[in-house]
Amino acid sequence: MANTSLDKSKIKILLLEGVHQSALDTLHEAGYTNIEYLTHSLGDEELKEKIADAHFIGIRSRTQLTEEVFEAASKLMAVGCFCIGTNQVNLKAATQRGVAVFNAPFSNTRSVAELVLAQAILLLRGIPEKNAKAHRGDWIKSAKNSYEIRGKKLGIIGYGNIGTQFSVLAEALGMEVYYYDVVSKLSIGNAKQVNSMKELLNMADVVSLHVPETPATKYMFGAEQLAQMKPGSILMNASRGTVVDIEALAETMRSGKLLGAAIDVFPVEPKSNDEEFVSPLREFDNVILTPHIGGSTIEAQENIGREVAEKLAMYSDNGTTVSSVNFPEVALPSHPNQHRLLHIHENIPGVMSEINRVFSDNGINICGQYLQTQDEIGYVVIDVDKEYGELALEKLKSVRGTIRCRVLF
Ligand SMILES: NC(=O)C1=CN([C@@H]2O[C@H](COP(=O)(O)OP(=O)(O)OC[C@H]3O[C@@H](n4cnc5c(N)ncnc54)[C@H](O)[C@@H]3O)[C@@H](O)[C@H]2O)C=CC1
Ligand SMILES: O=C(O)CCC(=O)C(=O)O
Repeated sequence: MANTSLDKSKIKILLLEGVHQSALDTLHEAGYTNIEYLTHSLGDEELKEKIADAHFIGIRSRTQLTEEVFEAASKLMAVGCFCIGTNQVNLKAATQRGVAVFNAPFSNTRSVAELVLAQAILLLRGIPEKNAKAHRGDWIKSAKNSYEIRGKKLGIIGYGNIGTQFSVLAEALGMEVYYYDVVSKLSIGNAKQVNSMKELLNMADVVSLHVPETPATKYMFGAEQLAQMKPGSILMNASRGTVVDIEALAETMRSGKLLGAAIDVFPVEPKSNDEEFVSPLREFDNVILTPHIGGSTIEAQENIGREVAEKLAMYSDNGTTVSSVNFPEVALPSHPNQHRLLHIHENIPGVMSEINRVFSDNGINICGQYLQTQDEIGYVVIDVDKEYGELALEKLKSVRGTIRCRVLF
C-alpha cells in the first residue's frame, strides 16, 4: 500500500465525539482544511462508510476501532485518541496495517484526580443521599454516617499518572494513602505500596480504581473483592467500565455494606447524549453516577485537542512518531530541499539490506536515514535528493515485507 504526499487540502480528517475546538484550530493553522467534524460517535456501519476515504481520524473513548473498521479504512494513516485510554482501538490491527496511533497521556490526569477527591469528600459526608432526599422534600439533618476525610485511609489501585496525582491531593487533606500496583513504584509523599489487593481492601476507607483496561484488569473487581472491603467503606471507579462487575456492586449496595460508591465508567455507555443510560445502580441514592466525565473539563479538553492534533499534523508533515502508542518512536528534523520517504515494514531480517541495495542499484543517494523497530514492525525514514523521490517510492513498494510507504515532497 502506498500513499504519495497529498496536497493538504486533499488530506481528509474525520473528527468524532466533539473533540475540542483547539483541535480544529491547530489543524487549520497547520494547513489542513478538509475536516469533517461530528459531535457524536458512529456505529460500525456508518463508521466504515465515513472512514473509507479518511487519512486521519480523531476519536475519544466511545468510538470502537475494530479490525473490521480498519479493514474498511484503506487510506488511513493515523488515529488520534483525544484521551488517555486506547483500549477502544484494536492496536494490533492498526499496527499490522501501518496505522500509527497517538493519544494524550497526561492532559486530563488532574481533572480525574480532582473529581475523585471531590467524590470521596461528598460520599464520606453522605451528601449524595441527603441531596437526593432534599430534592424529594426530605430533610435529613443528621451527623450519622458522616465523616471528615482527614485521617481516613485511601487505597489506590493503579498508582500511575492519575493514581499518584490523587495520592498527592489526598495527603494534602490529611488522608493516609496506600496503593496496590502490579509494578513496584516509587512512592510520592508518604504513600505506601502494599503487596496485595486484599491487604489494601481490608484496611481502606476509600478505594479508588485507576488501572487501564487490559485482559488482566477486565472484571478484576467483583464479588470477591467487594467482600474483602471494610464495612462502611467507599468504592470509586473512574478507570474503565469493564474493571468492576456492576451487578456484583449493585448486590453489595443493596446489602447496605458500603457507605457509598462513585462510578464514572460503565461496561456499556450510551453512544450519544440522546440515548438513555441504563444501569442497575440507578436505584441507589448513595451512588454517584457520572457520565464518563472524569477527564471532561474545559482545561483538559483544550489541552488534549491541541496536543493530539499537533501529533497528527507532525506525523503527516514530517513523519515524526514521538509518543505514538503502537509505533517505533522517531523524532525527525525538517527536510528542506529533500524528499522524505516513510517506510513501514514487517520487522523481519533483511528488509534494511534490501532497501539499501534497491537504492544503490538505482543510483539513489541517501541523504539521511532514521530507523526504529518495535515488536512486529520497523519504521525507516529516508531523505533523498528531490529528483529521486518518486523513483525511490516506486522501488520501495516492491521491497519484501513492506506494509505501507509514502513520500513527503
Ligand atoms: N474517567 C475518565 O474520564 C478517564 C479515565 N481514564 C482511565 O484511567 C486509566 C488510568 O490512567 P493513568 O493513571 O493515566 O494510567 P497509567 O498508565 O499512568 O497508570 C496505570 C497504572 O495501573 C497499573 N496497573 C496496570 N494493571 C494493573 C493491575 N492489574 N493491577 C494493579 N495495577 C495495575 C500500572 O502499572 C500503572 O501504574 C486509563 O487507562 C483510562 O482508562 C483516564 C482518563 C480519564
Ligand atoms: O474524554 C473522553 O472521552 C474519555 C476520557 C478517558 O476515559 C480517557 O482519557 O481515557
